[in-house]
Amino acid sequence: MHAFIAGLPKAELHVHHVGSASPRIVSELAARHPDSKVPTDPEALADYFTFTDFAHFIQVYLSVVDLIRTPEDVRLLTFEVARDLARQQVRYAELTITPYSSTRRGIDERAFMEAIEDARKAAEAEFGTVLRWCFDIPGEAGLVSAEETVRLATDDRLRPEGLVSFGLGGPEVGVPRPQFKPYFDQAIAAGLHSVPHAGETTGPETVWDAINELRAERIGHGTSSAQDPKLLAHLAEHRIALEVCPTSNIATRAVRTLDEHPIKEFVAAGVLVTVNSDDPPMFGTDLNTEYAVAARLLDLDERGLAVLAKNAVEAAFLDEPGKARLAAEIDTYTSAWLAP
Ligand SMILES: Nc1ncnc2c1ncn2[C@@H]1O[C@H](CCC(=O)c2cccc(C(=O)O)c2)[C@@H](O)[C@H]1O
Ligand SMILES: [Zn+2]
Repeated sequence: MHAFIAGLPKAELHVHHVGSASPRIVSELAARHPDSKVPTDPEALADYFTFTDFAHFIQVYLSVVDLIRTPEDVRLLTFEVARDLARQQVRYAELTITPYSSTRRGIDERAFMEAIEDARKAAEAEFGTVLRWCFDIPGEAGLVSAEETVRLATDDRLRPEGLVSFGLGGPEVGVPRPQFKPYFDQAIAAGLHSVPHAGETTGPETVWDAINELRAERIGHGTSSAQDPKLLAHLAEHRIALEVCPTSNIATRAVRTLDEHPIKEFVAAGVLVTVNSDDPPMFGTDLNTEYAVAARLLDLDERGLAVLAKNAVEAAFLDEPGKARLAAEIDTYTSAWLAP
């Protein structure tokens, strides 16, 4: 099963840019900036990436954000993340980037956009992995961060070619979703898809707010939707996909144990479920491991895993020919694997 997953062509829809910095990438960045408090030795780093709760996770996350200080750091991070994705046979990935966190730390906004775009093109040429961007608001940083993020996402002189969607991340407690409606309206008017985090650390009402106020087309996590049968029915009926990240939910203590994860309830309710890795090195995982976890929790065989991979293709913000090609690649791979 592990070998099948490792070779399965996949799409990753929920993975954070900075949250994808592997020990290898962290070491390279820390060597450039030796004053950082982020440890570089992999064992100490694993310890550093053990979280007591969601707030602690965000605090550690921001210390890794502090390692990215120049456009060259941004380019290195982006290109090396693509390398790690390509190694897992990820053909298409939507990377969640928080440009505000970098621009407010002094990286020039134009140079930031050039760095990610340069890395995207180089990665596609070298690894064949197609990258697209989701720019997210770090909600806890306030409305100024929303204002800045939507400006960076919609100003024609800045907006990168690879940008497809607009998001909202960070803690949910004390950060009500409806206040971000004007910014989502503006992003949607500019042609971006709406994909906020919701229901990761608060209840189903946050997911309703994401749908009704922010016009979410997919939901980041949506874990607490399981508590509301009407919400599950709504998600299923409107094909609003959930970006499920099982190991992340345990690592941040959003869910107590994997066996209590509501992914089974989502599937049983007919919701379009996609499996993703969120901040893989920080949570000691990768996309292949998340597929293995999902296979166990949902009792999937190879065909079931191929369906899961195709769910991500369906939910991707990729054009129809691109979706058809990737879905066909998944089918061809699966048939060849199962052939006698
Ligand atoms: N599982 C997750 N669930 C939610 N979000 C996640 C998850 N993983 C990663 N993130 C990322 O964490 C960022 C949070 C950044 C943040 O809160 C903050 C607050 C105040 C100031 C600043 C700053 O930069 O100055 C930043 C989000 O934007 C999001 O992209
Ligand atoms: Zn996330």
